[in-house]
Amino acid sequence: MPNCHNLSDLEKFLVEKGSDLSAASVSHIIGKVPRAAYYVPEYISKAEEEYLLRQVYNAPKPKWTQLSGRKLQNWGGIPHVRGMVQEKLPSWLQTYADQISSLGVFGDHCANHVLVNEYNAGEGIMPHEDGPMYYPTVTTISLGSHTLLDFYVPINKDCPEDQNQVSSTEEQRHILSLLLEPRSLLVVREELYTSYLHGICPKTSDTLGPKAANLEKCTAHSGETLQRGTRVSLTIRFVPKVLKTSILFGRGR
Ligand SMILES: O=C(O)CCC(=O)C(=O)O
Ligand SMILES: [Fe+2]
Repeated sequence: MPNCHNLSDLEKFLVEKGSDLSAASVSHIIGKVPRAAYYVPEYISKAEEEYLLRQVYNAPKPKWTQLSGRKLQNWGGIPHVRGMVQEKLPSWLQTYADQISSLGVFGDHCANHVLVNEYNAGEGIMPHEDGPMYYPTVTTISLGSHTLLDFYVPINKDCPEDQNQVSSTEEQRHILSLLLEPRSLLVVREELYTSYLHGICPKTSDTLGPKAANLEKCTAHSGETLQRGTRVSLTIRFVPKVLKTSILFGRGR
């Protein structure tokens, strides 16, 4: 059973000030994690993790799209500015979409979209924003291996280094990282979702330094080096703009 059932439970998992984040010389956030990341370790059991991995790898081969640095499965429909033609989620994903939505992280809405990403050790995802087609909350279940999710100030935001049009390095814009251990749930919303970029460096191991902000909630310790294995992430979201055309095309029956 998950150890988190509603928004007030979730508040206990808020990532605040990493114990030594202030040492990271990130002047403009003064050692404080912007709202809001919630990190729930062991959100699912080992049996659920194995079940979900089996379902992911049982999906038909054409369901996978190979990108540079990761493979993905898209479930629920393709988000589009004019609206998503919604497709029913398979029951193994619907269960978790319902369970996470019941926390209240999408307001009264229920998640209707899941991206499954698979990263081998050494793979990653470039810093990016998830963009306006999604409700501004992303929830992520990690399976199989840990990773380190990095957050960055976008270029030309109010970062002192970017005033005077002097471009700062990625390292200077890197404000914090979150260690995502297998079976954990991460919820990112508010300013951390809307005003920062996130990405995963294409590395085979991670040394946990002062910018890792959630180590108090993890089993790994600061200074440790963790070897990456193959990680599968389920990013569970709500796409508000949905087209009703599925009825016209005879879907959803
Ligand atoms: O795998 C992850 O945890 C991050 C994936 C991601 O950023 C995305 O799918 O937009
Ligand atoms: Fe993303």
